[in-house]
Formats: sequence, C-alpha cells, structure tokens
Amino acid sequence: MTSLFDPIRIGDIDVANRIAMAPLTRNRSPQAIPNDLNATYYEQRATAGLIISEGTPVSQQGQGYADVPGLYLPQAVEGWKKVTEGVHQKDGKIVAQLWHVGRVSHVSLQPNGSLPVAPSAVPAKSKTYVINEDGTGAFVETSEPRALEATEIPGIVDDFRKAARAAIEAGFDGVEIHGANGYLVDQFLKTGANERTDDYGGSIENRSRFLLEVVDAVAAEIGAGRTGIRLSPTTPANGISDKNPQPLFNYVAEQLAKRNLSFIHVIEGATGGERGFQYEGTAFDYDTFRNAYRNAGGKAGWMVNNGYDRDAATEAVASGRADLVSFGRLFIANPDLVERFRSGTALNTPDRDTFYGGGAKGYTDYPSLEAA
Ligand SMILES: C=C(C(=O)O)c1ccccc1
Repeated sequence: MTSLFDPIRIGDIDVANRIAMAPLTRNRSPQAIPNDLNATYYEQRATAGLIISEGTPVSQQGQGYADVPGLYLPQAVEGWKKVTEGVHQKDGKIVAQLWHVGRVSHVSLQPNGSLPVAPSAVPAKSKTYVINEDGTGAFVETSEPRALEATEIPGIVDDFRKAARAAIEAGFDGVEIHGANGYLVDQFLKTGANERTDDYGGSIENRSRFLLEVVDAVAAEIGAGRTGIRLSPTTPANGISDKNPQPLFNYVAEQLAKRNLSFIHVIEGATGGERGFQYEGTAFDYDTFRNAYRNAGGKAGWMVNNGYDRDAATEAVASGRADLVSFGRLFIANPDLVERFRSGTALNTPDRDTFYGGGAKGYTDYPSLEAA
C-alpha cells in the first residue's frame, strides 16, 4: 500500500515523498525581488517531496499584493537562483507558481496606477495587501477592474510563457500555473466573473480557452512534464463562483488529460476553509472530476489540498484517491513536517499574526526537531 514516504515521478520530476508544500503568499520580497531571507525559508523546508513556491506574478499587471516576488524582472531571476540553489543543495525539488491576479489587485500596484484587468468589468469584492506610505502593511478593498480586449489576451499568455522560461533559467524544476482561487485563469473559467460574449466567454469551451492557451504556451516552452496546474472547482475565494462547476471541470479534466502534464493540484472546497463547501444550488463531486481526468488518459500526479492532517493524507494516498497531498499552514510552522509526520512528533502551531509581511519572526524562526 502506497505511503506518504514513497517516492514518485510526476511527469519529468522525481520527488522523494508525497508530502508537498503548498504555495503560500508571505509578502516578504520588497520590490518583487526574492532575497536571502526567502532563500533561508525555502531551504529549511527542502525535505518536502515538492515545494510549490508562493504565487509569483508573470508581470506587474499580474501583481495583486505588495512585496510578492515576481518572475518578470531580471533581478528577480537572480534572486530566485539563491532559493533554488539552497533547496537543491538539500536534495529538494521546487517549482514556481506562475500567477496573474486579474481583478484581485489595487490601482496602487498596477502599472501607472491603471485599473486591474479581468475577463469582464465585474469587481472581485475582495481585499488585497498593500504597503502604506508609513511602511505598514494593510488589507484594502480591491479596485474595480476593466474588461480585457480580446487583442490583449495573447500578450498575457506570452507573459506566462516568458515567466516559465525565466523559472527554468532561475533553476526551478518546473512550474505550477495558478488556475485557482478566483485569480485571472479562474475568472475566465467561471460564470461569476466571465460575462464575455466573444471566443473567451459563454460556453464551457470558450471559458476554458484562456486556461488551455496558457497551459499549451507554457508546456511548449519548458515541457509538459515540468508543467503543473492548480485548480479550485468550488472555492469562493476572492468572490469567485460558478453556476455549474461539474461539467466545466469535467471538460477541463478531459482537455488536460491530453497534455501529459506533471501534476494536477486540486483545492477541495473553500480555500483554507470547509472541504465540503459548494456553490449555491450546485453539487460538485471530486471523485467524478478525478475519474474524468483518468478515464481520458490523464497520467499526471494528482495532488489534493485543503486542511489535510497526517491521517487524512495517509488515507488519501493509500486509497489511491491522491498521489500527493499539499500542506500550507502546517509547513509555515513546521519546516521539517515530513520528519514530524514520519516520527509522529507534535507539530508547532502557526502564528496567524505573522503570515503576511514582516521579517524572520513567524517565517524562518519556527523550531525544527534538529534544533530541539
Ligand atoms: C496566492 C494566494 C492564493 O492562491 O490564494 C494568496 C494570496 C494572498 C493571501 C493568501 C493567499
């Protein structure tokens, strides 16, 4: 029976165990440049089978939060090299999460103070994190977006392709396309944000077009075997919703199955909340979603997320319902989570007050068993 500690090859990436570190925004990279503190943080967690980096904007337009590291400046690539070298020195594996926030942004973060962009001019009714003039961080209302012209979309797809190339140049083992949590890819997918009447709106095929164009551009650039994607069929994060997610994601599964990707990373339910959450009047079945992918020939590693503990993760992998399980908050507080799971040692408790912004406190100062 498969255990959490068995290795697995996902596409072209060999990973040492089934315990992945989920992408975690920490807002500790001023000017969008990764720094030495970031390198220490990731190196401490290198025993994860796979680290998925924090969301990494593919452009300034794709940036929605202050002090997150990008992949669109040459200095950022140099900064990320410190991170990947540190993780690789500890025999870890790390992929970059490529991110475009779409409407979940603020004019103060956008090029020349412009409006955030989205499939349609439908506000996110969410909050984002900015740095005030006095240097303090704060969550503020997202700004009202403008609808993208169809002619702008190929340029954004190309930003993902360029960022994927930059990720490989920076030493990452691959990338995860951020298709979840109500950000741009998810905004195109779902009826609650996409009111377009052109080839990118209306039907399931049209609403999936942007996602598939991004997947194809990234896979063509760096290889499908180094390309993963994160999806959240029923999350309400950042005000997103859909009238009927099951046929939508069954279609997405069938299309992704043709593309020989490295992994499919699925947030079950409400991100950071109830795994059983459903959009009003809908009922989404995650086994149906996974079976649609497998029955269409999909062979990528199937990674599940959202509030799993060691026992639930053990069961998910042993039953074959998942190949890997990702952990966010547990990796914040436990750099050596894999060893703690293996030995059954008590876990450190995450400090929510230091999740976003700041320095080493609540970032690189959690104790590991070695230090005890
Ligand atoms: C990248 C994020 C996501 O995927 O939801 C994120 C961003 C800000 C705070 C928490 C999470």
